[in-house]
Order: sequence, then structure tokens, then C-alpha cells
Amino acid sequence: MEILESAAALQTRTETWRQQGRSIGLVPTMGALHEGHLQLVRRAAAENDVVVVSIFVNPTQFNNSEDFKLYPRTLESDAELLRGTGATVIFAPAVEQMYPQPAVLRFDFGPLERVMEGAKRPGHFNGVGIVVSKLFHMARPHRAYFGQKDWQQVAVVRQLVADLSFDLELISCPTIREEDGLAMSSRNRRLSPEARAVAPRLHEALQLTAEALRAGASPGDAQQQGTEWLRQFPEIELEYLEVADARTLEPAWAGPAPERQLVLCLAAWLGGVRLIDNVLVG
Ligand SMILES: Nc1ncnc2c1ncn2[C@@H]1O[C@H](COP(=O)(O)OP(=O)(O)OP(=O)(O)O)[C@@H](O)[C@H]1O
Ligand SMILES: CC(C)(CO)[C@@H](O)C(=O)[O-]
Ligand code: BAL
Repeated sequence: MEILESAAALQTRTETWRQQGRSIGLVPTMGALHEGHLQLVRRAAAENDVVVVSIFVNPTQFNNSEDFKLYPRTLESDAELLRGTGATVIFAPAVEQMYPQPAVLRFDFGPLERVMEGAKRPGHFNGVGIVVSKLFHMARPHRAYFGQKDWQQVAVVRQLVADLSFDLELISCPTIREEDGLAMSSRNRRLSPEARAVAPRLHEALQLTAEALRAGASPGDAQQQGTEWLRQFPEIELEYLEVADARTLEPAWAGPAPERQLVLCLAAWLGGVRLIDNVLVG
């Protein structure tokens, strides 16, 4: 396993692999790796000849400078964790490698980014679109792997791939959870013991909302039940809990159509740390 810091070096590797007819899997990450990331890497290794894992805390997708500053950066232990997973190259560029000049291009993902993360983190998906496009050009993957924990991100990247005709397969992988149900996330390591103790209630709230829907409640009622239930935990400051169409992300207010898959998404603050999670219904 090799660690590359230069975009030119990565491009030279990918050019050679392409010439040799080897398939390339890309796993984009921001580091502080955990089992959620490692499953993406293992799957990429099982399905491709070579695997590039990018580790880059992308400044253009942070709408909150404190969040950017405090984002965990743990390259050495990340490299240790990646040993034995089948990663061929870790691409860990400095900001100047990815942005030799500030990007002026602006992406607008339309209705997909008017809701939830797009609405609450203005500019976030523009930054994701820019950095993911750059990574696709540099790594030239046949397959790119993303986690369903960031459901809306998967929808946005699907749109990006379609609109810009990226010749690759987008593969979304299930959310990996701690034993108590908390979705694994790099930001979990910033939780205080008190916040960590209450954090599994987020997934519980989503499950409760899903159960209400399955029992026949309308999306609006189910959403309200989940939201009300969370109110008993003063440590949790809910930003949103939405019931949406799983593909379009449009809020689902009318009675559930049986053929429609729904996604229940939430974002919440716990002692200064913002977490997101989602579950699928149908
Ligand atoms: N628990 C998880 N299960 C499955 N995929 C995950 C999980 N956590 C992260 N991923 C995926 O790993 C990729 C890189 O994510 P990222 O580096 O932002 O990690 P993260 O843990 O989601 O960090 P944070 O929650 O702090 O944003 C993304 O495609 C993301 O969806
Ligand atoms: C896809 C990504 C690596 C782009 O910076 C990031 O949004 C993430 O970690 O999910
Ligand atoms: N996992 C999404 C990256 C972010 O929170 O910016």
C-alpha cells in the first residue's frame, strides 16, 4: 500500500492501470476511518483490481469553519487501519493539490439540495460536487463507493454522474452501526461521554417513525411522533426529522403509496457535535 500526496502521481498510476486493463475502485473519504469506511474499501477490493482510498478533509464542503477546524485528522492510524483491507493507494493530498486555484464553478443540484443537508448546510453539496468531480478525474475509477449513511449525498452524486456523463458505476453500501444502533461516524469521536450515551436515541427515533409508517400512519403523523419522542432527551437538539421519497428526496406528506420507497432522515446536535442518520422504509 502506497501513500500518494500528489495529484500528478495519482494520475500517472491510474493511467498505467488503465493501460494495463486493470479495474479501479475509488473510495472517497475525509479520514478518521472506522468500520463504515473499511467495509467500503473491502467491497471495492473484492470488485476491482486496484483500490484508491482518498483521505481529504475538503474545505469547500464545510459551511461551518469550526466544524472544519475540529474535524479529526488521523492519517497515521488511518493508514494502519487500511493495511490488510485491500487498499492499493491512499491518496492524501494537501489543499493546494486539490485546489491549485480556488474553484469558481458552482453546482446546483436542484430540488435534491433544497432539502435537509442542502438546506441546512448552504454550499455543502457544491463543495461535494466539486471535490468528487476532481477525484473522479484524478482516479478515473470504474466503480466509486459511497455509504448510505449520507443518503442525500448518494442522490447528489448519482445526479452528478448522470449530468456529467462520468463513465463509472456508483455503488452505495449500507450503513454500519455500533452495537447500540448509533451510525458509525468520524464525528462520534468528538462526543462527550454524556452525549455518546444518548446518541443511540437518534436511530431509535427513526425506527419508531418507521414503525408508525408501517402501522399505517401518514408520513406527517409518523414524522411528528418521532419528533415528539425525541423531545424527552434535552441533550438532543433536533435540526430536522424528515420523511421523504427515497429517490427524489421530496418530502412525503400524503398517505404512503405502497410502491414508493421512503427514507427517514434526521440531523441533530449533541453537545456541539452534529450527527446525521437515516433508515429506509418500503
Ligand atoms: N457508518 C457508515 N456506514 C456506511 N458508510 C459510511 C458510514 N460512515 C461513513 N460512511 C461513508 O464513508 C464515506 C466517507 O465518509 P466520511 O469520511 O465523511 O465519514 P463519516 O464517518 O461519514 O464522517 P462524518 O459523519 O463525520 O461526516 C462516505 O461515503 C460515507 O457515506
Ligand atoms: C464524499 C466526500 C469524501 C467528499 O469530500 C465526503 O463528502 C464524505 O466523506 O462523505
Ligand atoms: N460525510 C459527509 C461529509 C460532511 O459531513 O461534510
